[in-house]
Amino acid sequence: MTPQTTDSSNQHIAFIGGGNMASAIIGGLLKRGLPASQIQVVEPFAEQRARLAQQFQIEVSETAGASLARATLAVWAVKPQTFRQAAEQSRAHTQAALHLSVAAGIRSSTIAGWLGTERVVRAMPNTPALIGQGMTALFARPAASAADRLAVERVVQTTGQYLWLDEEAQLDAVTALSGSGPAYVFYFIEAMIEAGTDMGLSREQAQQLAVGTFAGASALAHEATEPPEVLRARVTSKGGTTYAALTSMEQDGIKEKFMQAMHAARQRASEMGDEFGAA
Ligand SMILES: NC(=O)c1ccc[n+]([C@@H]2O[C@H](COP(=O)([O-])OP(=O)(O)OC[C@H]3O[C@@H](n4cnc5c(N)ncnc54)[C@H](O)[C@@H]3O)[C@@H](O)[C@H]2O)c1
Ligand code: PRO
Repeated sequence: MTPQTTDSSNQHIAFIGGGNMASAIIGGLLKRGLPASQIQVVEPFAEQRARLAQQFQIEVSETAGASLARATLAVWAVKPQTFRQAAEQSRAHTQAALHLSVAAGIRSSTIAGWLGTERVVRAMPNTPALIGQGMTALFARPAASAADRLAVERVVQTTGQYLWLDEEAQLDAVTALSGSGPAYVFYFIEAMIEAGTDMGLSREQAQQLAVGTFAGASALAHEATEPPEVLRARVTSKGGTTYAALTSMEQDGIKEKFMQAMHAARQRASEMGDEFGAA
């Protein structure tokens, strides 16, 4: 989607939870030029508070308080298992805000119930957001207005690309695909490095080759008009090395196993909605 540029001078953003995801988004917002004075964070852990204050020069508090009432947007960046408790601590102060949750699994109806407002949008980002190359999927409850959606877009576009979903259940699939996806990529990179060193390359050489191959192949898949299976066929000479590797993977059912793993991730997202979102 094309980034929108609209006025953000009245925007005040409160982050509830100041860990990995909040830091990625805050970094993007500051880079885009949002003044640090328009951002505040509630973060109970002293070490993390010190890190945030030092890195971003933003206001960080240990507990939720009346200063949260300034927030036009509250970004919920706590773990699914602590969301409910955090909501209880903050809800009295954030009634006027639009709410954006990045928590996996916790459904928007649950969030609306905990926060006492229907103006809720859910997002599923991923960690490449840290370098402005994130992928985020968004779902808005019907009560979120067009202006609310735009306010959310202004925030997530600073971390990379985004798309809107029509059905909330699709967020669990997104969590399994792009939310958890960076971990799958790192896992394959790890395997390629290990195999490369087994075969006599240095770790540095194997890492450079593996990471460069992922980056190059991803860029090619992005730019090419052909689908990935055509690009794969172009690498696979008949009776050659790639054919040997792919045949070995097919025989071991790697693709099916990998797809099964993604289904497990989606299932877990749904279970977390039940487990941590129970009334
Ligand atoms: N890390 C990822 O790859 C990723 C991707 C997509 C979505 N998410 C979602 O983002 C959310 C945050 O994940 P993260 O990786 O940033 O976790 P994190 O542990 O780095 O950050 C969570 C922060 O919340 C703080 N916290 C705990 N209790 C709190 C409370 N009561 N009030 C305010 N803050 C509190 C913690 O101290 C911690 O710093 C999760 O719900 C996760 O599902 C994470
Ligand atoms: N990290 C979170 C988890 O593993 C959600 C997607 C990526 O649950």
